[in-house]
Amino acid sequence: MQIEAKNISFRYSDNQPWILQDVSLKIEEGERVGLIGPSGYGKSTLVKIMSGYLRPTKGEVLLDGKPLPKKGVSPVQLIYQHPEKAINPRWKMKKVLQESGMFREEVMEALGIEKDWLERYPRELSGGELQRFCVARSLFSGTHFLFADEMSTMLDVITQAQIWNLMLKEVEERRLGLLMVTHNAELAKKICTRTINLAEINKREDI
Ligand SMILES: Nc1ncnc2c1ncn2[C@@H]1O[C@H](COP(=O)(O)OP(=O)(O)OP(=O)(O)O)[C@@H](O)[C@H]1O
Repeated sequence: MQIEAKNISFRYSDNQPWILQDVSLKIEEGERVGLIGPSGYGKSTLVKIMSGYLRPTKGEVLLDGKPLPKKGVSPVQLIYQHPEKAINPRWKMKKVLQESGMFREEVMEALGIEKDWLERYPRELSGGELQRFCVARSLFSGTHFLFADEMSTMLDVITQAQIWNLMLKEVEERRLGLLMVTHNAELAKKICTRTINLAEINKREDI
């Protein structure tokens, strides 16, 4: 499979400035791509567009040449900095995982998800604990692309390593495509097969 952002331009509303202009990129399954670039250049905006959370103002996102599916759990999964915004606050964690069909014992264990957390609501968990659920959920069987938007910046180093180890094992074994937004050049070098600098592909005039 391949995901393609084709001539994407975006602004948050008509009277706001363009964030992205004519941005194009392609990622193949099995690739691990780092998306870098200065703060405010639109990295988060681009991954939200490419995973279907935001609609581009111009251009399109294509999965094997077709628009992203509108129904069902998406083959393109986004994990971002704010796990509390990504999870339904009215559902217990068990239901959150069941909804995605993601209930693999070995994933729970590798992520250090404790059994009694499953009976809790999101507000009863810490940011790091919640993020583990977001990661678990993103690894459901229909996932082909994983987008990680600074997903580990809020976590302590041990939890970061635990999460990345599991993610990379899954990415490798299942040949998923990975796109990671990061400011951490070391981490990108360790993980990625190539990097894309948004400052080079965003044709915004003020850049
Ligand atoms: N909901 C929003 N409404 C209006 N402007 C927004 C919104 N979200 C982000 N922006 C603006 O869009 C621009 C790009 O933001 P974005 O978060 O995509 O950048 P980024 O490259 O990911 O930045 P960082 O590295 O700091 O996380 C910024 O100028 C930001 O202020």
